[in-house]
Amino acid sequence: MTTAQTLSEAATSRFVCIEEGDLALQLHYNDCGAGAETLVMLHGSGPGASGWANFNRNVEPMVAAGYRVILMDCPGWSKSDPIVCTGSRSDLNARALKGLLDAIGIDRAHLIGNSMGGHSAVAFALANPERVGKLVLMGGGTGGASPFAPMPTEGIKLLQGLYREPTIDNLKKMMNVFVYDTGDLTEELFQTRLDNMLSRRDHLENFVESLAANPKQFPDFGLRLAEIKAQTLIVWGSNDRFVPMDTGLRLLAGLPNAELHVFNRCGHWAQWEHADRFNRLVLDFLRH
Ligand SMILES: O=C(O)CCC(=O)/C=C/C=C(\O)C(=O)O
Repeated sequence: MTTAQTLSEAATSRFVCIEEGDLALQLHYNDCGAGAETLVMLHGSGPGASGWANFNRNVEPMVAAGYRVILMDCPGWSKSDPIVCTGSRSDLNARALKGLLDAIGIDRAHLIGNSMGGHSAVAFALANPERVGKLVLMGGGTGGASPFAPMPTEGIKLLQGLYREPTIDNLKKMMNVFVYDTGDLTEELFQTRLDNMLSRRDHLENFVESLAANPKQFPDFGLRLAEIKAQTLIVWGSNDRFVPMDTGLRLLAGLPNAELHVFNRCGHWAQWEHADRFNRLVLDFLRH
């Protein structure tokens, strides 16, 4: 068992083979802490992303508060198996999550999703409503066009460019649009992210192939949002240049039991840019 004192990526790293219908693959995840309630964190779709890379500022406070925290690396990211996705990636990730929860014996969990992770959490909640406690959707929750921002957004264009040409220059261009305050981006962070990306060129190539086969990897769940009864906290950065804030407003309009928190001076990574406030906000939401 890992406690808040012994948390590290290496100490919490686990692998599991899942079979979910015709989906059979090995997934990597981090299993942190112990507690009666489980919190699953789902990462975004950037090159080199992983559960640990996205949520390293959030795991420890949640574990310290008594939650078991599972970070799932989606198929096609980090140490999980490679995959080409020609359909809905949100639904693919949701199926992978169901396989993971079945394999490790978790009936019900709260879900925190970042960007693609938010889209995937909504797909999971639609398919498995009885297995969801509360939802936290951050910079994501549904695909679909923005009525206000030019699509694809500048952030998504840079993300796709980075997949096609994974260089340090392109990584810096993307990360500089990713966050509001670029002063927080260190050379160490860039290098770690570059190493993650380049260690799995198969993932990068598969993402490009997936996009060519199906440019709309994240479907619009707008018409089905009312089916989700779970209490939902939507979190957005007002300076998000990847998934614009009006997506958060669409989620608020569609999800009957939702509330929205907007951080000013915040880009696409609220859980990292405003980690302390974000952690307190989420813990308060989960407890009440
Ligand atoms: O295209 C979308 O709607 C989702 C984009 C997305 O998931 C981007 C996420 C990026 C990260 O969180 C990351 O690279 O860490």
